[in-house]
Amino acid sequence: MSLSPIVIKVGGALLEDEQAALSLLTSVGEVMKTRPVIIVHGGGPLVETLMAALNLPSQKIDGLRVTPDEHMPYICGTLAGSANKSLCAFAIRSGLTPVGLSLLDGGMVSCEPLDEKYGAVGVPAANDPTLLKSLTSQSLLPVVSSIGSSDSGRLLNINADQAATVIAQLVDGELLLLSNVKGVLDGNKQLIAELNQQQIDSLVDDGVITDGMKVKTDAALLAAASLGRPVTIASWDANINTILNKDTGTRVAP
Ligand SMILES: Nc1ncnc2c1ncn2[C@@H]1O[C@H](COP(=O)(O)OP(=O)(O)O)[C@@H](O)[C@H]1O
Ligand SMILES: CC(=O)N[C@@H](CCC(=O)OP(=O)(O)O)C(=O)O
Repeated sequence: MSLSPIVIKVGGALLEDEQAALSLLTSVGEVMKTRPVIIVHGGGPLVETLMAALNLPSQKIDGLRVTPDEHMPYICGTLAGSANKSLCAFAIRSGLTPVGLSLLDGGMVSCEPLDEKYGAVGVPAANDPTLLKSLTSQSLLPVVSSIGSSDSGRLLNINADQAATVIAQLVDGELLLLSNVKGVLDGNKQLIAELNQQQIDSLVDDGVITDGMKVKTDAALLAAASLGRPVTIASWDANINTILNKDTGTRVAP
């Protein structure tokens, strides 16, 4: 396999849509016949559900979850535990052989705290691709959650779009950020096929790109610049080959 790997980020809401998850993983299996694939996943909605059940208030600032260290056992249990294993189980049902991992495994990504106002939220940086390359060379499917660690061993919660960006940097991969929307929508809710930094800035200024999509377009711009190739924001309902053929989704230019 000489083509560059595809890094597919899926938002946590996918885990609540069995048909969409199985159909996406079936199309991942097709792509894996010719190119390595690495999945990075979120789990925001699962975290919300657990925190509400535990009566622990959880708030986001600029799309990032404020995470006191004492919340980390729940966040870690949800993202690296139930979300990761549910996605691996969907992959097994789809005939694939997943290996569930977190950012901190095999020294692949190093993380540092962002700012104490966010608590245990980290900024990830690409470190060592050896483990991922070894897995993909054996036709295994790495499924990576966005839990990281600082060098001093503090567990950190990383936004999954940022996690996927560093994994794409690590393996020089093509990045697809898949979510529950067709891509970036304009003020009239129409799909925008291509965007550059200037256009994104003006959509943010106009209040058209907000919340989680702002985090996503920031991650896409950073990734596109560092990879030197466009990053795609699209729906997980679309076939991967349709997305790779640029027939749907939004391409964010470097
Ligand atoms: N301009 C926009 N186009 C599309 N979605 C947008 C836009 N602005 C804000 N959003 C919101 O961003 C959401 C996607 O971000 P997020 O919920 O964080 O996704 P994920 O959990 O898959 O990473 C959409 O469901 C939508 O509610
Ligand atoms: C720091 C931070 O915001 N972490 C995210 C990690 C999960 C995530 O990003 O999940 P989605 O992709 O489903 O939104 C969180 O706690 O929700």
